[in-house]
Order: sequence, then structure tokens, then C-alpha cells
Amino acid sequence: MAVNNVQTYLLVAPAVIVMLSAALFIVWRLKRDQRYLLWMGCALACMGSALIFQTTLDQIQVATWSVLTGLGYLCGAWFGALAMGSIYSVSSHPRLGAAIGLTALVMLGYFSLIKDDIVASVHVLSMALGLIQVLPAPAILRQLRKHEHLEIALYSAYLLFCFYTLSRPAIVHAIGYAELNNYVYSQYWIVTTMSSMAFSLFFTFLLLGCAVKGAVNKLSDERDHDPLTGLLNRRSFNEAAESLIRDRRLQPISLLVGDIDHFKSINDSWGHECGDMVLQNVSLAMMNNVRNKDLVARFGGEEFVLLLVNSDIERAKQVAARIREQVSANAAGLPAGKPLTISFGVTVLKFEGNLQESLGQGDKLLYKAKDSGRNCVCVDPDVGFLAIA
Ligand SMILES: Nc1nc2c(ncn2[C@@H]2O[C@H](COP(=O)(O)OP(=O)(O)OP(=O)(O)O)[C@@H](O)[C@H]2O)c(=O)[nH]1
Repeated sequence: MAVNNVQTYLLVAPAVIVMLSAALFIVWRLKRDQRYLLWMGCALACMGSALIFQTTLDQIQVATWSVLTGLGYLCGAWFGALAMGSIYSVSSHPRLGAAIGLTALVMLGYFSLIKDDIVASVHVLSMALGLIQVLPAPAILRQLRKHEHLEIALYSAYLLFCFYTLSRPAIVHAIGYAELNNYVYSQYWIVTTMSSMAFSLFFTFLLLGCAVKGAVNKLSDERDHDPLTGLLNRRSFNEAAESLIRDRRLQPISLLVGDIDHFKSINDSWGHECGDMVLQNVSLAMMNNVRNKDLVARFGGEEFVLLLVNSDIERAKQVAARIREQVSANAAGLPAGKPLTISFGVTVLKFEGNLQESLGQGDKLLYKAKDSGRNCVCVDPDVGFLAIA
């Protein structure tokens, strides 16, 4: 298995692939939550190692070791499909992939160790690799509309790679079968190693782009949302509300300031965890009663603010009443028989009016509702109190 000069040059491409896999492993280690980096790292490691090993073999050894090198390539394709499935949250059908791989290994063994037919080996391997790779593709295609440019580019490159793998028998046919008699020095081998390197570089580049994008999205999500309930926090609510208020088409806009009654006693009686669950369930009740463009925020503690677009005071009153009823009806997860109520202050925002002033007004109305015995909706300016449940 001595390596000569030509082989040294041929080793450059697979060595680059192995280095790319190391880069993906390192980024995965740093981030941990993006599994597809690990799977694609495994895919490139398997493929690169198999390419390196096969490049160092002579013609007889290529046949002798074909099952082992085939195993490397098949594992690479299997991990690659797993990576793609993981990015788009679809199944890569790993069992079916493994079954295709095992069948291919048996056929490879037959065509290299028993019948010695290198053309058949190449064809079997190419078809099996292409089929394993293509397994997650239809499911990804079905939900591709949800994704952005980067993910669409990645999918297109992957499809191209699947197509290239499946068409390899045709490439061998075009180059001429005689070439394969000196396998690792053939044009076929140069095309294979170079194209594998080009695709690996492209995939690594796109995957790292996806990883950076995912990290940025996660950071901005954490910056904008309350970690317990997933609702907007005060800062992101103010930002989003200011831009909605400036849009004349969304008028009238109403503002609801809500606060769970006697929340402290829930914590004191049933523990902080139960209090957290109540906050989550109340948030859910709020989200279930608003439309897509409306905003729901947790301003801290047990205080919530809702901004309803295209909503006059009547609709705002109805929404507040519905939330109150739902919260009281299922007590937001409290032990049976324990009452849970919520009070609201409701006001309407003027076009380009001062948001902070209106929030202050909503707060005042909320305190009025609390002073009036809680479990009610206090409406601005003179609609008065809704009935107490
Ligand atoms: N479980 C839980 N409790 C919280 C959280 N944030 C604030 N609290 C608690 O919420 C309680 C708020 O109590 P108060 O401000 O007295 O209000 P209240 O008991 O609801 O009384 P009223 O508003 O007057 O009806 C405090 O005991 C806080 O510790 C949280 O994230 N989780």
C-alpha cells in the first residue's frame, strides 16, 4: 500500500473533505444544539476516510477492500441524509437507508470478491448511495415554501448531488469502461474525488451559514421573548406596538392591561412551580383569543398587555371578557375547586397617539378594576364596569 507521487496529489481532495468534517465537528461542539452539523461532520468523515483509503490501494486491493470502502461511502450517504432530515425536521427514513446499504454491501461483496466485476460494483454503489441520499428529499420538498433562501439553496445543492450520484453509471459509460482497469488513476476517480470535494466545500459553507443564521435567530428570539411564557417582553412589545400604531389601516387599536388576581397567594399556597404553570396557561388563553397581527406581552410578574388592531372598545371588551371566562372556567391548572380570576383595564389608542400615555391609562383602569373587587374589566372612558362573574 505504498503511496506514490500521483497518489499524493489525489489525496489532497479527500484530505480537504476530512478537514471540513473536523470544522463541522468543532462548530457543533461549540453550539451543541444544531445536530445537523454533527451528522454532516460524520458524513464527510466517513466519505473522506473511505476516499483516502481507496486512493492508496492498487487495482487488486481495490477489489479486496471494496466492501470496507463501500461501507464508508454508504455510511457517509446515510449520515448526509440524516443531516438533511435534521435541518428540515423531516425523517430521512434511516431504517430503509440501512436496508439499502446492507443490500448494496452484499452485492458489492459478490461483484468484487466472487465475480470480479468492477463496473457492476461501481453501478451498485452509485445507485445505493443515490437512493439513500434521496430518501428525505420528497418530504423536504413538501415544506420548502416555509424556508428562506439559504435553506432553499442547500436543498437545491443536495438534489444536484443526489442527481450526480445516481447518474454516475452514465458518467462511467461516457468515460469508457476500460478506464476502470486502472481504477485509482482513472479519469473517473479524479472526477469522483474532485466533485466530492467541491460538493463538500459547498455543503459546509451553506451549513455553517445555516448555523450562524440559527444562532442569530435564537439570540433575537431570546432578546424579544419572555422565557417562561414565550410572549413578547416589554421592550419588543414597545418596538412592535410603535410601528403598528403608525399604520392608519390598523385603526382603531385597543389596549388591554391584565393582571392575575391574588397571584401571590397562589405561589404561597401551591408553590412557585404551580404559579409558573398558571402564568403559562393564562398566556395560552390570551394567545387563543387574539388574531395574528395582535400583540400579547408579559410586562413582568403577573401583568400582561394586549394590543388589538382593527379593534374598537366593544371588541376589546369582548376579548377581555372571553379571556376572563376561560381563565375562571379552567382555573389555569390550579387544583380542583380553587378559583382563579383576572382583572383588566381597557382603553383605545389614538392614531399616532402616545403609547406610554395609553399604557399609563390602561394601568390606571386596571387599578380601578382591582379596587372594585377584582375579577372585572374596567373600560375607558365612561363605559363603566362589566358585570363581575
Ligand atoms: N411563580 C411565579 N411567580 C412570580 C413570577 N413573577 C412574579 N411572581 C410573583 O407574583 C406575585 C405578585 O404579587 P402581588 O404584586 O402582591 O400581586 P397579587 O398577589 O396578584 O395581588 P393583586 O394583583 O393585588 O391581586 C409575587 O409573589 C411574585 O413573587 C414568576 O415568574 N413566577
